[in-house]
Amino acid sequence: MKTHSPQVIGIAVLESGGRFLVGCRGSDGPLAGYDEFPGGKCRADESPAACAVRECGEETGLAVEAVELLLRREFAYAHATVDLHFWRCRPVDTTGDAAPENGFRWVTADELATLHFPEANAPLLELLRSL
Ligand SMILES: Nc1nc2c([nH]c(=O)n2[C@H]2C[C@H](O)[C@@H](COP(=O)(O)OP(=O)(O)OP(=O)(O)O)O2)c(=O)[nH]1
Repeated sequence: MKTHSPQVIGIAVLESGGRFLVGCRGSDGPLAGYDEFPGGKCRADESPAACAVRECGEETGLAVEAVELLLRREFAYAHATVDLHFWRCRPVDTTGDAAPENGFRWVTADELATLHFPEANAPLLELLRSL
């Protein structure tokens, strides 16, 4: 039987002034309509931290730097098995002037708990609640 390696995913958990950057997945593709942190598939020879930084820039227009790995989790969805690397990131621009693009928005920790994230995010959300 042919086995597939999990897709390695870099995700940016961007916190600034007690708020987190969140978007909504498009209406086509896997997990359509779910809330999400910016992120995506790692390119060949790209570290998950570098991927999180790149995807955040591409998706939201915000330049960030990776600070620490909050959580790594492998999870089997129907569409793919993913090896998720959730990286805590911070904005490079600390003036707070940069506005996110593509529908990404800043939400409070309380609002975060009410959103509809992919199932694999549950332990990450638990962790963020305890910080
Ligand atoms: N971006 C993101 N993806 C997540 C989160 N939680 C979670 O399980 N995922 C999963 C959904 C997908 O299976 C995978 C991300 O892959 P993707 O297909 O969105 O990545 P991509 O942007 O590189 O995709 P594409 O260019 O090929 O469309 O990780 C999350 O909080 N943010």
